[in-house]
Amino acid sequence: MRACRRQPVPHTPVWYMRQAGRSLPEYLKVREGIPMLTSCATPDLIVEITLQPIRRYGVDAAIFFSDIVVPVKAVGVDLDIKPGVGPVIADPIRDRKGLEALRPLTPDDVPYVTESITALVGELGATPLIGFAGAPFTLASYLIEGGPSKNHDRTKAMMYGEPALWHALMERLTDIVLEHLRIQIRAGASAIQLFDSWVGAVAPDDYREFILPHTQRIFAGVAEVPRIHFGVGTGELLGVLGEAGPDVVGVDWRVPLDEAARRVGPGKALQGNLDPAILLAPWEVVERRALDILRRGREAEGHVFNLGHGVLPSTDPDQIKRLTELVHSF
Ligand SMILES: Cc1c2[nH]c(c1CCC(=O)O)Cc1[nH]c(c(CCC(=O)O)c1C)Cc1[nH]c(c(CCC(=O)O)c1C)Cc1[nH]c(c(C)c1CCC(=O)O)C2
Repeated sequence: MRACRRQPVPHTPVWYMRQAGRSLPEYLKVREGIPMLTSCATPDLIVEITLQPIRRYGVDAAIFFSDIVVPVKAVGVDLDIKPGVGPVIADPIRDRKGLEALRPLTPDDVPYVTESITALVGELGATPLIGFAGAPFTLASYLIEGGPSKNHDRTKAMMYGEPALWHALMERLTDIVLEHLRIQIRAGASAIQLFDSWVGAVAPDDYREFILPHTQRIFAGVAEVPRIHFGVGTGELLGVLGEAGPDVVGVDWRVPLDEAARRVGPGKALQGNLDPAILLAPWEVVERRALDILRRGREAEGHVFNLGHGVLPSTDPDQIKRLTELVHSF
């Protein structure tokens, strides 16, 4: 929390995107036979899975176990998370009529979120819980394409070709995302991260026109907690991601943190940015790369160590444990 606020810290804090999940045997065990979206609606499982990486690694924050599509599902959109694929939408949203599927979210739609966060905050004690949501662009991509997409063609076709419809869709998603984040904060989340994983597909001027007004509204609406803004492939967008109003800009592995600090400018902390694939290399390689990131991170006004994207399922948990100890000893 102090690093997010650019205050002095005893050591660089560390957590990992997707720290809970398939790289952990204890995760695979409790998830056996239970579909992803069922686990995301079951408080006992949410609490257990969220705590697993805290017990194993001693990381400095927990991230709420859920998925970016949970609030969209909760307002009634027919979707599923297919193993090895990701979110798949039964009736993709491509016109005005489709927007009606996106009614506003209320706390009663996600009672399991409030219940599990309340329980988690008690269990975690001094360790902060990070709440999260998918950003409107990344959610829109899943909803318009109907599933994962390489180039986001239909999404961009709507953005460029039907700007009024695009902004109407973004408005509705922004309302859902903002309420979902507020529900998590009211239940006790200490910080939030907005995942705009696929926004790196967009040029900076288009980000300003088609996305920025919406992400600005989200960050302005949750100003009571530290806010992290993350996307993949965002080297050219780092400045404008900061303009959206977060306290921390997440950086993938493509831009070194000292350069990222220049691109983001003053008044922000950074989060990142070890390539998750480096954890598949021998420890000596991980150590050398992590130390380089920690040194470059000193150029930022605050640094939260993380990967540049989520933990890969084939990662050896012992590598993550050693990495956490290294970051804490730096
Ligand atoms: C794009 C995105 C999604 N979901 C999410 C994003 C943004 C982050 C990113 O860029 O990775 C966010 C997310 N999804 C999950 C979390 C949990 C918290 C964490 O530990 O980080 C978070 C923060 C659990 C999950 N979400 C998912 C899993 C795997 C499902 C399983 O274990 O059966 C987990 C642990 C499923 C999911 N959900 C999604 C994808 C692409 C997948 C992977 C599909 C697959 O490879 O099987 C959509």
